[in-house]
Amino acid sequence: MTEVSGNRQATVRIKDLLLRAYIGIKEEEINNKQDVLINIRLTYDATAAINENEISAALNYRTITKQIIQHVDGNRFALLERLTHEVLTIVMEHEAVQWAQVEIDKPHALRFAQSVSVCLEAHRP
Ligand SMILES: Nc1nc2c(c(=O)[nH]1)N=C([C@H](O)[C@H](O)COP(=O)(O)OP(=O)(O)OP(=O)(O)O)CN2
Repeated sequence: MTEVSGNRQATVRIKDLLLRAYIGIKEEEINNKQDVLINIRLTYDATAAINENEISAALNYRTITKQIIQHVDGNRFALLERLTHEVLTIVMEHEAVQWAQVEIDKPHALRFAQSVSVCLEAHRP
């Protein structure tokens, strides 16, 4: 196969991860879980993953997803900003991640809107 030169920085996207969370400041939200929709974009150097074609050489997006599911499931959040920050922190704790963006939607949280979301991003210095 012909070797293609160029950037080996991979963008990984975890799309529409739908979880149930205690999130919000209203009594109804404190007492009941509701849907949150999580979208993540991250970049990492995928040179080793491409060359070795082995999961041990890759940033395992399954691992990240499981950590997020466990964290959201086991905690309570007042503000969407705080939940978004904590999910972003979990992603950035993986040293290989160079840049990440997390957007979390609360569908139907606002009476007259389809959804509301908060988006945060971080990058390595
Ligand atoms: N910056 C933020 N603002 C608000 C957050 C938040 O997380 N960050 N959260 C809420 C509430 O938890 C909820 O999402 C919205 O509730 P509410 O303001 O009551 O929205 P409604 O449209 O249902 O309001 P009504 O007055 O009942 O129409 C609020 N703000």
